[in-house]
Amino acid sequence: MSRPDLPGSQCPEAEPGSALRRPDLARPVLLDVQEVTRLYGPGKGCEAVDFRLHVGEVLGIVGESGSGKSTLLRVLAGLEAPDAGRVVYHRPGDSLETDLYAIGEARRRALLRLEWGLVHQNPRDGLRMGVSAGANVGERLMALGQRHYGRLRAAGQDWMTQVELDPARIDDAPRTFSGGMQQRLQIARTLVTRPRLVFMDEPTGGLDVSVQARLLDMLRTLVRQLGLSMVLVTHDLAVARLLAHRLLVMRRGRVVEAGLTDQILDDPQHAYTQLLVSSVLTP
Ligand SMILES: Nc1ncnc2c1ncn2[C@@H]1O[C@H](COP(=O)(O)OP(=O)(O)OP(=O)(O)O)[C@@H](O)[C@H]1O
Repeated sequence: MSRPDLPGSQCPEAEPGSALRRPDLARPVLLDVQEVTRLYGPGKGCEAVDFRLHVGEVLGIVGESGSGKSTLLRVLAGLEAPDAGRVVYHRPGDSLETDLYAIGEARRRALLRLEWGLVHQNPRDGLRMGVSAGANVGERLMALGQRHYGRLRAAGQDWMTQVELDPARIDDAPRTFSGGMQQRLQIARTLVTRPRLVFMDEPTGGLDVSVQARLLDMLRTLVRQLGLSMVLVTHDLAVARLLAHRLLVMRRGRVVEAGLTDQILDDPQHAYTQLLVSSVLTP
């Protein structure tokens, strides 16, 4: 894979991820990931990962279990420093670039709280289970300085509606919600601040198939409506197909193939990707 552009970035007219608008790769770079390595042992973690994410683009990171997807996501999201390489954030409309691991921990955390959003596979990791659904949504707005109770509550109800939760349950604690409902609430809590960049780690993992399908449908709508810029980790190629414009395929910590989602899934070039795709097709 060559820098600065991934395969696929030369052809913005191609239609990735069914039913999603096309990625506009003429848009500015949001995240510049340069030769990032974080290894726990040979082939364990991620190694020399290098790509650019553009504004309004959804990048899927796929690969089998243990291929290093979550490790890479943690490094990109500012949660775990790489052994080598840089993650550079370009705030839209701002000529300043932020080298994620050259700034202090406090600034990194502030970035995640104020400008980015992270959706964990397990909603319990992203929600505060002891406070109400409304407070979970309002809390992130309060971190941005909003104090008006009525407006916070209205935002809570509005976002609960957007993620297809009953707004009448705004005062209920998330622990009284089902797993799928908790995941919806976590997504509402993350998106309420309209983050410039969202990271999602297996957002539909651990849910029943029918619950997954509804959640995926909702996510696809939100991605389209909000024009989200997102890095999405999933081992599920159907999720990747539906949400991602482009894909990175990881194997043993390395990116073995990268390009437009439909091209990769319909005409995989690397033997490993061919195996991944065929193992989904073959019962
Ligand atoms: N904190 C850690 N300490 C030691 N080894 C780790 C650590 N985190 C991950 N690993 C190892 O690194 C490799 C990649 O793990 P990672 O969780 O990034 O893969 P993954 O593709 O996200 O897998 P899954 O889909 O199962 O979550 C695995 O072999 C894992 O055991």
